[in-house]
Amino acid sequence: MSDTVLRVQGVSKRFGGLQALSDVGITIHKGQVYGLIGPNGAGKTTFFNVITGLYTPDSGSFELGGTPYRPEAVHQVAKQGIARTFQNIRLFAEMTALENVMVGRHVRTHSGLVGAIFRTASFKAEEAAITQRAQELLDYVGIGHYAEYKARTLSYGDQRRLEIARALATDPKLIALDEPAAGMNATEKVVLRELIDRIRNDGRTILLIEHDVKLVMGLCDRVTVLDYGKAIAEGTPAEVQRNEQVIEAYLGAGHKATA
Ligand SMILES: Nc1ncnc2c1ncn2[C@@H]1O[C@H](COP(=O)(O)OP(=O)(O)OP(=O)(O)O)[C@@H](O)[C@H]1O
Repeated sequence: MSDTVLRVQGVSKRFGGLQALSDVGITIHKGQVYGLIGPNGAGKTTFFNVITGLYTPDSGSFELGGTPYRPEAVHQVAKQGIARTFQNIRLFAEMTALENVMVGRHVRTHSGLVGAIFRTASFKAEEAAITQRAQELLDYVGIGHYAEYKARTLSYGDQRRLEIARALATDPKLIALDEPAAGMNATEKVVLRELIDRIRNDGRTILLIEHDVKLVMGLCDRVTVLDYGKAIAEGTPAEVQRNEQVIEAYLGAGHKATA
């Protein structure tokens, strides 16, 4: 059986006169941390938005866990198995950390609206299980002691970890992290790196957009480099770091001197 989690081919997306993505494809295998890097405006977020159903692509074919999928609506994509976090954190600010994770878990529940209204026995049992699982996930990302705090009162780093817990709550085949280290200090980045490593070691598959080159190169199994909407390189971190076009477009001459 193939261990391909995500196979995306030929994705193009135009905004008016701007070709934001031209024929971009990636293949991610189970257990990989896959990095998507490139300069500002290269198309990374657009690519994320396409595969998670936020933007409709002009072309492209999509396969998740060996099954074709159409990334037409965010909730459908979540149900099919891709969970994501956002560059600009999107939590329910007035809800507690625990409730935020419970919302993620509801993607996988069955009792539905009727059960919720009549508070059936199966609904109550499901709610108890969801609460327990949400608490476990908060503990897992290291913020279990903030379960009853409102999301908006958590530090930036903890809010990002909460977003990851919420994404994990959907039991995703693939977890897509959009600049998880943005705005983090050096200590928070170390903790984040350990967390992403742990998530991978627990058998999950991760797609990562990240500007912090050290983090990307230290964590990722493979990397695709985008520039002006095109994939200019693909390979292991060591391979792309040596690629002349990547050095020119993204890493810079300083990098070349020290690499
Ligand atoms: N909704 C939109 N409407 C019009 N243009 C857009 C839209 N979203 C993105 N773009 C444009 O598409 C190009 C790619 O943007 P995108 O945000 O995907 O880049 P990025 O690689 O994620 O950049 P950054 O690292 O700054 O987040 C940019 O020129 C951007 O202005």
